[in-house]
Amino acid sequence: MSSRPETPRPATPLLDRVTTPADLKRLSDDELVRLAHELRAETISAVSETGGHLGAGLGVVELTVALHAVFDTPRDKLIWDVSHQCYPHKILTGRRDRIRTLRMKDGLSGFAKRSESPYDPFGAGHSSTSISAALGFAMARELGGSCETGLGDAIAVIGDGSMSAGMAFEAMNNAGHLGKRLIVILNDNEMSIAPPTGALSSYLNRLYAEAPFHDLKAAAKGAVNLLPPPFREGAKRAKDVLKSMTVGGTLFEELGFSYVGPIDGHDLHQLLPVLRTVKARATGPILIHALTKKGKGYAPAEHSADRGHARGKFDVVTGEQKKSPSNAPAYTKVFAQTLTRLAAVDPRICAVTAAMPDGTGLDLMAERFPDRVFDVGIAEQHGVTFSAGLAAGGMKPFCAMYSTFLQRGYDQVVHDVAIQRLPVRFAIDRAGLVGADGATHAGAYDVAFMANLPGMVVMAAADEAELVNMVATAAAHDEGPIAFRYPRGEGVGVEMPETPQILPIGKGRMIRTGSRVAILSFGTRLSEVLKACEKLEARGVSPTVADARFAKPLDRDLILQLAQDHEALITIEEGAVGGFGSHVAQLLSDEGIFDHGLKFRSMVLPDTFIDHSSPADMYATAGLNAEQIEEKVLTTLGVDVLNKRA
Ligand SMILES: Cc1ncc(C[n+]2csc(CCOP(=O)(O)OP(=O)(O)O)c2C)c(N)n1
Ligand SMILES: CC(=O)[C@@H](O)[C@H](O)COP(=O)(O)O
Ligand SMILES: [Mg+2]
Repeated sequence: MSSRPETPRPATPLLDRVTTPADLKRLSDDELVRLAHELRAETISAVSETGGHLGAGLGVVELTVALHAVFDTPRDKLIWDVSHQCYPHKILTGRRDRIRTLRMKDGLSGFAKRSESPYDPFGAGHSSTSISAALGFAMARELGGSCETGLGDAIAVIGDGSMSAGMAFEAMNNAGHLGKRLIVILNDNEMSIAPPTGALSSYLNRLYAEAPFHDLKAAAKGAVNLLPPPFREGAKRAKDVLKSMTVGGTLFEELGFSYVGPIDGHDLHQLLPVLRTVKARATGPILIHALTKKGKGYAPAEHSADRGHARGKFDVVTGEQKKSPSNAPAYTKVFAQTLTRLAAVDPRICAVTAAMPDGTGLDLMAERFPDRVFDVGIAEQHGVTFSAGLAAGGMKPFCAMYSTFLQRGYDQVVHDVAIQRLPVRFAIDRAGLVGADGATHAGAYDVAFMANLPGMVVMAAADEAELVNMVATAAAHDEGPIAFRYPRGEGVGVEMPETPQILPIGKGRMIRTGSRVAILSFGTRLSEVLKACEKLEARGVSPTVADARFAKPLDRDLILQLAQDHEALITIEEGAVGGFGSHVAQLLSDEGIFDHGLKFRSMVLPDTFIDHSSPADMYATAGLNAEQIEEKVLTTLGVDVLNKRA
């Protein structure tokens, strides 16, 4: 399944002796230090062969070793926030033999996944959920709950970027109030995917500046009485532990946590005694502030602007990625370039991203208009309402989010944007299946949840030229909220419009005229539909094809005409049931069209979470590729599929 390595795999004599975390308990602290080196080398080697999230995992190698050496997983619940940093954890928890299948079909997930291992007590992919989940485990333990692996300590490891989200604070607020034993490790590498923005990041910097860990020995002198009560006794006895700790962090303390740190998250001789003391003595919620470096120990990652956040397959020696040549511009880039072009002539255009300036392409616009691009941090809920406020204040905000992350801000879309009919422009990137990130990142639901809302305009680009037109259409639409969706990856290579065209709201377009069956496509499945038509023509079936462009408002005239002129109507979209096809079905039902015998089929994503694989394979699993469209047409028309006879 994995490709052949070009660089010899690293020698890992100690790691070879580790099958489960229990094996770490037999190693001395010095051996654990050596093990960490081997684990780092193994992680780099594996990701060089598979691609995936690299920098975050390299930054938590020592933390991973220390946590598994000190705590008793899987009885103690180790919950990784986002869990993009969990590859070293997977290697130590019985999955080393499959680590080179990461993110591939039938291989290991790139994230923590309950169904994959008892050492993954809580799955993730989205950020800032770990403290809530850990608190749930902690309270279940207090209430006498049970699970197969038992219930011990609950430990959340959360990054500085993820800590800025409201959910993390909601959890700390609750944890401080409940006062039960709960361990939170704040893994502070001063990075999100991009450099973190916001006041919390500055606050964490100040904490570090006030008590940098290299001054801890001095700071610790006489600090016993400042330590939170559970630590005082232990610290008096264990001077070495005391030397690696200081106290501060008023924000966390005000929320009811004991605060320990900052400590050097790469120094096992600090991490191990601190964790052992916490394990032995903590009574209530405690936050350990560990300072780490994203990409640690791998120069090409450490020196890159994103500290090696995610990589395709790469050459271990040079860090160079193996990229396939591109045939067409990426949708994200087309969006960003068009928006930047429009922003140059319209000073009211501004844009909001929730910690994804690079992923949404808004870093391009920020280069030219830094004052009109806002990175609000991982805070989708705030990002949506902030956009609503900007719109109410007369600006033209483009709220650019991945479909999957916009889910977080849904109440804000309803309550703050739609009900108030505020003209927020939602640029919904990564719409549809995204491949290796799998189910947590699939953009499956946005059409359903956006098109349900009164007054919301919902568009999907069929290709990159259409996306240009939709960005312009959104910019021109001041009457209320409007959304346009586009997928991850490259366009189809169509000619780009010289001047963006403003599309008439609620009007689709005819692509080709045929007979008997009409296929009404919403979004980028159009290219697969056209491929299917070529094959169908060879079989004597000539479908009509239209691009709906809008799921809301629907092009009633077009749909009713197609229904009237054809024996069968098939809709297709890259979204879950409840989206475009459902709205078309509702219209046809309202108009009594079914009474006249129209054969109607709606091709949507299946009612299941599709595991990580290549996008092409995922679409095949979903039944949405050209061959499957061809088959759907034939079966709908009653053609014998095997013999392909009408
Ligand atoms: C709700 C949500 N929004 C955005 C993302 C995209 N994302 C994944 S990792 C990441 C950065 C996280 O930063 P941090 O928690 O500091 O972890 P680090 O990568 O620095 O270890 C972001 C923005 C996400 N996974 N979930
Ligand atoms: C872990 C996470 O949420 C992001 O890193 C995500 O994997 C980015 O996806 P893209 O590669 O599509 O930007
Ligand atoms: Mg970080």
